[in-house]
Amino acid sequence: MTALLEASTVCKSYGAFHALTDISLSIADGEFISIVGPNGAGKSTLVNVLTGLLKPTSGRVSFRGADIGGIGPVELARRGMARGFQLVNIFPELTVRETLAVAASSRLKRIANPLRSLSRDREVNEAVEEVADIFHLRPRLDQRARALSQGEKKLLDVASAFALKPELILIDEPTSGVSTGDKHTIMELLIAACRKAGVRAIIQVEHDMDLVARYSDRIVALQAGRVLADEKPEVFFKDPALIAAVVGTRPPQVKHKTSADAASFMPAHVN
Ligand SMILES: Nc1ncnc2c1ncn2[C@@H]1O[C@H](COP(=O)(O)OP(=O)(O)OP(=O)(O)O)[C@@H](O)[C@H]1O
Repeated sequence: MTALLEASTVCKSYGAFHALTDISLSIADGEFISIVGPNGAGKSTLVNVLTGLLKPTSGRVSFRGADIGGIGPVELARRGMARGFQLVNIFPELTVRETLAVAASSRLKRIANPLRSLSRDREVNEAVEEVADIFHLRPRLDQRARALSQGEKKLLDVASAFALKPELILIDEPTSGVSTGDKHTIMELLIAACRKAGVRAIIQVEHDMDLVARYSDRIVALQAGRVLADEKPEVFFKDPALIAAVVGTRPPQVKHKTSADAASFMPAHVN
């Protein structure tokens, strides 16, 4: 499989503190990867390095073969990688339409004053409605972000990253704050939306082992800034010591995705 995103012997230090040491990993076309690890393991730092927000102290991060170390979110989006914007939290008074329009406008290079002539901007409106349809948010287009349910806020956050038309998307705890009953609905909608929108690979940072098990093709576990394991779910969830290192002492009972499920990022069938 072709590598979309690759980290080669990446190290990141904050002063004398080594937050990441010799991280090498590769994300291929069609994969759903989960990054897991206990608090302070280096997940956020790794994600910031993988998305060009932080420059590695040494080593290389490449997207489709080109070095993206420290390039920043705007250039990253131009090259086809996006990350949840958290716009919903930043601008709760914007409507769903305005939130999506900010993202679509930035892709369509209307960054200078993205809200000025949105109602007249056919291209932006079409992009907004296309993304709203994919995420089942059309009935909410004229509601303020703050009025949405927690699940809808999560969808809107990811939808705003979609408005950038990425090939690879990075999502941070996509269902945090969502009820247990709704989390799989949100995940399955999100994955279906990814497929529909042409996203080639998904990386999620996730603490919830049920979600990690159910949707991942591969799990990258970090511990103290190093890769502790990079395994398929069927291997990862058979290793109680590994699970304990990631989540604590009692391995959870979870149903995991297997190689017999879809070849690409598809939810495992739940019986
Ligand atoms: N800007 C910074 N300056 C100094 N140390 C930092 C900085 N950012 C993170 N660290 C340290 O680097 C280590 C890894 O932090 P990071 O936030 O990447 O871990 P994490 O796995 O995402 O943790 P959590 O699950 O709690 O969010 C921690 O020890 C943290 O204190």
